Amino acid sequence: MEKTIGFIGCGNMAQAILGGILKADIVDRSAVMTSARTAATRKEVEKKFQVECTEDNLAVAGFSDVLFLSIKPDQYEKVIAEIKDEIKEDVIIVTIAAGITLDWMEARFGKAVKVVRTMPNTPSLVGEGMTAYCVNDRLTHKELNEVYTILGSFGKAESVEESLMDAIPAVSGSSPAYVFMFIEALADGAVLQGIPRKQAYKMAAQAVLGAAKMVLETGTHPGELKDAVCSPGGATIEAVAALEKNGFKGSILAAMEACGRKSTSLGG
Ligand SMILES: NC(=O)C1=CN([C@@H]2O[C@H](COP(=O)(O)OP(=O)(O)OC[C@H]3O[C@@H](n4cnc5c(N)ncnc54)[C@H](OP(=O)(O)O)[C@@H]3O)[C@@H](O)[C@H]2O)C=CC1
Ligand SMILES: O=C(O)[C@@H]1CCC=N1
Repeated sequence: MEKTIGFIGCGNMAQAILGGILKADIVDRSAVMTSARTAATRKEVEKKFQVECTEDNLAVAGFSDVLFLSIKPDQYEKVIAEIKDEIKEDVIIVTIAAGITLDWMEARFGKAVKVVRTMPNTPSLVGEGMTAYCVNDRLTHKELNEVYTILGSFGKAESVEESLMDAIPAVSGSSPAYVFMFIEALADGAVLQGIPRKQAYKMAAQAVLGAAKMVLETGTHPGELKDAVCSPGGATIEAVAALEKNGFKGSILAAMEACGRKSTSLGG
């Protein structure tokens, strides 16, 4: 791809996207520029990814055809005020922040800017991200395709109505955190039963990966896949019963409700 890509803010999420984009090889490293606040992060990014990481947000703004604002929501107002007169005329601004709307972005830039609102997740680093996105009406058909190419280069990309964007962190933006907790818990349980720690993580993570792949590749209802694991009178149904007694599904739904509430409020 011909476009230059910039990241203002290069923490956990930007590094995951950057890693995924570089792995997919859709742009040359010389076509990427990043910025971060501290010297420690700048050094880390340059070492890990061999791309430029500067303290100068204006330099990234002036360089980028596609500009990811990958700072935390509370930095958006300040950073947009800083860069708005330096961005390229046809730049595509990509927000990855929870709660920040397309209209809010355009109002802060104070002019007609092309904005893509996304909610990615950290598995982007290994090319297995899930990014939900919506756009304002200023992008051309060609630009929409370019956006899809970039977002699809580090995982799956799904276009959704903006009204659904605040619900996305709970299901895919934040959910890797709960899945990591689940893997950690599975591994702890394995260690409790005498399995060495290293093998326990491998077995737990592979079971989660395999189960996820079955859902995606067979299209079979997850309940039916669960039923197929539960031999009548067997061991699995004992585990399922114990999980339900402890409110497994209910606790996940409650966690997602809390996540959704907070996501909406982060936009201010
Ligand atoms: N983490 C995740 O899984 C996900 C995060 N997001 C969104 O991604 C965004 C970033 O979150 P996350 O990566 O977790 O946060 P981090 O704290 O890891 O990263 C924030 C980055 O912004 C940099 N930064 C802070 N202030 C400025 C500034 N004024 N100018 C330039 N750079 C600045 C920080 O620099 P330094 O490192 O030097 O302090 C850091 O590199 C948020 O909006 C969040 O909603 C979305 C989906 C998933
Ligand atoms: O915790 C957060 O606010 C961000 C949004 C989704 C994942 N991390």
